[in-house]
Amino acid sequence: MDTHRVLVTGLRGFVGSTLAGRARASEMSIEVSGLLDGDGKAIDIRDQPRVADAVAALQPTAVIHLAAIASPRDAQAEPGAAWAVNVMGTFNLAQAVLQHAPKARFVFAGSSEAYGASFLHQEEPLREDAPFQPQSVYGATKASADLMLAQMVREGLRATRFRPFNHTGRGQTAAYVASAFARQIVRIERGWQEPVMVVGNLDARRDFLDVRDVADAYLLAAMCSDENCVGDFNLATGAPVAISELLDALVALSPVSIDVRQDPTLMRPSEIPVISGNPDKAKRQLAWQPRVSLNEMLREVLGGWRELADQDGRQLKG
Ligand SMILES: Nc1nc2c(ncn2[C@@H]2O[C@H](COP(=O)(O)OP(=O)(O)O[C@H]3O[C@H](CO)[C@@H](O)[C@H](O)[C@@H]3O)[C@@H](O)[C@H]2O)c(=O)[nH]1
Repeated sequence: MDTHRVLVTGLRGFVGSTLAGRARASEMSIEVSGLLDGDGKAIDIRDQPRVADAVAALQPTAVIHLAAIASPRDAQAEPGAAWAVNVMGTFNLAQAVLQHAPKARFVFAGSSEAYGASFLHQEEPLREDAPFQPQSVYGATKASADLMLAQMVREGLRATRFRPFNHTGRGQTAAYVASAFARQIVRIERGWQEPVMVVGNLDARRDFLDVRDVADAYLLAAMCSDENCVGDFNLATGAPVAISELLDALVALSPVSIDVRQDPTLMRPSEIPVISGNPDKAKRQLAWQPRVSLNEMLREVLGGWRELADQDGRQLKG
């Protein structure tokens, strides 16, 4: 069996660590490595010569590019770093692949946030041909990197540009809604918080995926041997869920009784009401589909926080 040598940037992050686990469990022979120098030290994606050396030395069969300033809030706070990492970092890596491993697949984790204002006044889940109208620094960097890679395909880069929608799972930080809610539920279960959950906007609707389904899409594209995998693909369910439904489903998974209080400071000004993507292209061309149900996904998020609480409550008690 051929071994796939897959270089993964951002390997230690939330999606990267899930992906590494999925690769280990796979029946295929997949060797995953991070972006490291000869001494095993992490390489900064902005350091073009060292990125090129690492790609030349490893000769990967595929590159999965996850490393980024991945939090929209961080990107807003440090736009210079966000442009340097998310756009020029992506360029350094893609250029290194073109020069030193031109046959390798290049899998890019973009974002639904690239579509931005295209979600406004839109009844149907968006398709890939919807215009990029990013509204945030983060969305603009992801849209730009996506366009840049589309151009590099003309130079020979075998790039799959994914646009994942909201995803969650075990190990996600409490910056994101499902994980924030689950953390509070576990705190309440342990008696570390009064039985009142503090929440923001419950009316927004979002398109939620389990991180394992997202990681599997990246691996599938990395292993793909035909040209159907070159292009842009939404990773979404097409079935948006109200944050209130997500909250109810999570609370129903806990034996404790919980009240809910809306905190005005958690409400975001001018928030997009519905964000949803049409996944038909990925289903048709990549034979990908989301497999994990909403309930299974939420069970996993809760399970992750309960495990942390058992091991070491510090992350939950504060
Ligand atoms: N974080 C958070 N969100 C809350 C809360 N209460 C309600 N919400 C609402 O829950 C929704 C989802 O919020 P997030 O999980 O923070 O995700 P996001 O703003 O949609 O952004 C994420 O998804 C994008 C894809 O649509 C990604 O592009 C982006 O990077 C990020 O992962 C938003 O409408 C937010 O207002 C809360 O306590 N915490």
